[in-house]
Amino acid sequence: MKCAVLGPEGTFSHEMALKVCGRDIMLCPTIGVVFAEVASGGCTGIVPLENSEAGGVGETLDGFMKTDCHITAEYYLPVRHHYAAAVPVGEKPSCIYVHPQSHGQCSRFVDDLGVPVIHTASNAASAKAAAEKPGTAAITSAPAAGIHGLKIIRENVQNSDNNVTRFVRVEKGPYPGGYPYDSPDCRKCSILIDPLEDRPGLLYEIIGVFAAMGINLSRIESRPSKRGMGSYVFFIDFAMTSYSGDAVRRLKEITFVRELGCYSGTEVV
Ligand SMILES: O=C(O)C(=O)C[C@]1(C(=O)O)C=C[C@@H](O)C=C1
Repeated sequence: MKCAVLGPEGTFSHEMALKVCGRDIMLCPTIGVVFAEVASGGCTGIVPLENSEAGGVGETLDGFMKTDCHITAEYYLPVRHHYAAAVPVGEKPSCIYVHPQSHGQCSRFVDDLGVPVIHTASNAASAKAAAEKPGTAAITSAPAAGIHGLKIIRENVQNSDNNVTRFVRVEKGPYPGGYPYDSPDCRKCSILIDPLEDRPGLLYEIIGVFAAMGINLSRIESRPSKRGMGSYVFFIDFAMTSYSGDAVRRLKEITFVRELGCYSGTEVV
């Protein structure tokens, strides 16, 4: 089955897909288009969900809110960014092209450079833009620099040597449910909570369910519900234990819960 990812060639998403999907890859212009392709059927998708430095990937979180796609696997990719240009740019290029997520991951280098920043749709788009405009530079991946004939001026300009992006595989339709509690393949679960109403102590009650059942949360992230200021949904990841099914059932008595999926533990690729 085809695998949809953010393109063009040379993005980190493309690198991830080459490792886990083989060659049958559909390169999409945005992460929103990846979700639309998966939701319309006929392909799976690989999308970046969060980064160890820059946090959640908004477009991916929105993709889960706009479609009913679910998660079937997760993968971690060490991400290394490079400062590159097509022609010598001296001390300072006239501007630097950088993807917003990558900007967050390389903020120290970008700030120190102190030149105008132009945000792009992907790391590959950054390389392409710098190749087309002499005197400019890009923050990009090694494959994208190679594809567009850029020379790497400085390697590893990310803030942290431990920079890692967590990708998930998404599939069409709602999670079929019924966590396979007895399956050794199922180690981690993701849910999306939409409280719909705001009342004192609601988040405390939600977290309390996990605390009472001794279930470890590995991530909780709030995202605007888009219904207006001060209204949020919560993305929660938690460990699979023999109580995790009970926890989800209890949460559904308290608030609105959408099960996003249950999958094997982290694979580092
Ligand atoms: O632009 C790319 O290369 C992407 O694949 C996107 C993306 C992201 O949005 O998180 C993927 C991995 C890195 O964290 C930086 C950018």
